[in-house]
Amino acid sequence: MSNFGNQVQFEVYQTMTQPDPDRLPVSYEEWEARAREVLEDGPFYYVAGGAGGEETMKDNLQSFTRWKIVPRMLKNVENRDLNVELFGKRYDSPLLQAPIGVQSIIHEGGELASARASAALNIPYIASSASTRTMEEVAGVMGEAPKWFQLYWNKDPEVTASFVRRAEASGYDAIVVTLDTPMMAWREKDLKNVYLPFLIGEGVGNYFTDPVFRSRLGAPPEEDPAQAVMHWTKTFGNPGLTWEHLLFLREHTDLPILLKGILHPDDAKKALDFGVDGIIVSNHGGRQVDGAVSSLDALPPIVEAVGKELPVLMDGGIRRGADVIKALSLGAKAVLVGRPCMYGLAVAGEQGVHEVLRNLLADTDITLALCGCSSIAELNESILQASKG
Ligand SMILES: Cc1cc2nc3c(=O)[nH]c(=O)nc-3n(C[C@H](O)[C@H](O)[C@H](O)COP(=O)(O)O)c2cc1C
Ligand SMILES: CCCCCCC(=O)C(=O)O
Repeated sequence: MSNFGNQVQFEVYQTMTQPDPDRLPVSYEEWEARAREVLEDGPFYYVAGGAGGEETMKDNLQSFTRWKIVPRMLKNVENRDLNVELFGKRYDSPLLQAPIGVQSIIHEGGELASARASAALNIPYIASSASTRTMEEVAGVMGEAPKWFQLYWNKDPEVTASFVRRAEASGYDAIVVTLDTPMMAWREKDLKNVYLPFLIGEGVGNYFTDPVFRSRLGAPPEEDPAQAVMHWTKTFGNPGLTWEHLLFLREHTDLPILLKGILHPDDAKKALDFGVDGIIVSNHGGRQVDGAVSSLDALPPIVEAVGKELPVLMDGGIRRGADVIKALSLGAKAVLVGRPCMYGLAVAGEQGVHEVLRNLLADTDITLALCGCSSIAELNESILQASKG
C-alpha cells in the first residue's frame, strides 16, 4: 500500500492530458450533482434524502468541521500501511462499504456492481438484507474478498434464522444487526414523491428466495407478487425486539455479531453485557431519527465507555480522507461509506463505485502521511483540536 495515494493522484492527473467530457468526477459534491442528472426524482431523493427536516443528515457532515487536524512534521512517512485488524482478521484498510438496500433503483448493475468494486479493492462489502440481488448472488461475484451480511431482524424468527444460515453458508465473515430501522422513519422527500421501492418489488430478493419466507405464502411470489410484497411489509421490521433477543442470534451463529445504530454509551455497555463482538455508531445516515446526535459527536463517549473491550466502528458523513482520519483519531477502528458509493454507482456503475472508493483510499493515505503518521495504529486524539468557532 506504500505510496498508493500518490500513484492514484498521478493516474487522475494523466486523464487530464486528454480532454474528456465523460471524465468521472473527483469531489463528493460533483458525484452527487452528476447522480442528480441521471436519476429520476424518486430514486435520487430516496438516496440523498433523510428523515424529517434532515437536521441530523446535515449535522453528520457539519460535525466533522468541528474538529481540526494539527499535523506533525519530520516523522519519516515514506512507507505507509493502512491495514487494520478486526475480529482476528487483517483488512487492507479501515474502509467498508455501508449496507445499502435496493440498489437496483440506482443502476441496473445494483448490488453486484458495488460488490465487484469492493472486491477489486479488497474493501469489505456489507450486503443488506433489503438487497434486490440475493446474498448468494453477491457472494458469488466476490470470490474470497471480505464480505459481511447486514441483518434486518424479521418478525418471523425462522426467517431471521434462515437468513443467518444462508449468510454463513455463502461465506460471509460477520453479521451486522441494524437496530435503528424497525420501521421506516418519516421521510418527507419520499412521501412527497410517493416513492417506496419495496412496493414495486425492489429490495426483496433475499426474502422472495428464502425457503422459510416462501413457505408462509399462499402462492409463490412469481405467481402472486402483490401478496408476497404484502407479507413482506407485515414482517419486515420488528419493533418488539429487546436486548434478550440477541441471545437467540448468538445461539444461531459463531460469526462475529456487530450492532449497527448505537448512539448512547449505555447501549454500548449493554451490547458488551450481551456478548456482541462489535458496534457501529450510526444514525443511519440521518434517515431515521431526525434531531438525533451526529455520528461523530456520538463516537467519543462510546469509545470511552467500551472502546477498550469492543471494536467501535462508525458511519455517517464520511466523504474525504480527512473525515476518515478524524473518525479514526477519535477512536473508531474502521468507517463505513454510504451515499458516496451510491452516487458512483448511479453515474458509472461498478467503475463509478470503484473510482469513489479508490479515491477515498488514496486521499486517506495521503492525509495520513501529511499528518505525520505511517500507520492507522498511530492515530489518536493528540492530532485533533476541537474547533473554537
Ligand atoms: C439509499 C440508502 C439505503 C440504505 N439501506 C440500508 C440498509 O439496507 N441497511 C442498513 O443497515 N443501512 C442502510 N442504510 C444506511 C447506511 O448503511 C449508512 O448507515 C449511511 O448511509 C451512512 O451515512 P452516509 O450515507 O452519510 O455515508 C442506507 C442508506 C441509504 C442512503
Ligand atoms: C421499511 C424500511 C426499509 C428500509 C430498508 C432500506 C434502508 O435501510 C433505508 O434506509 O432506506
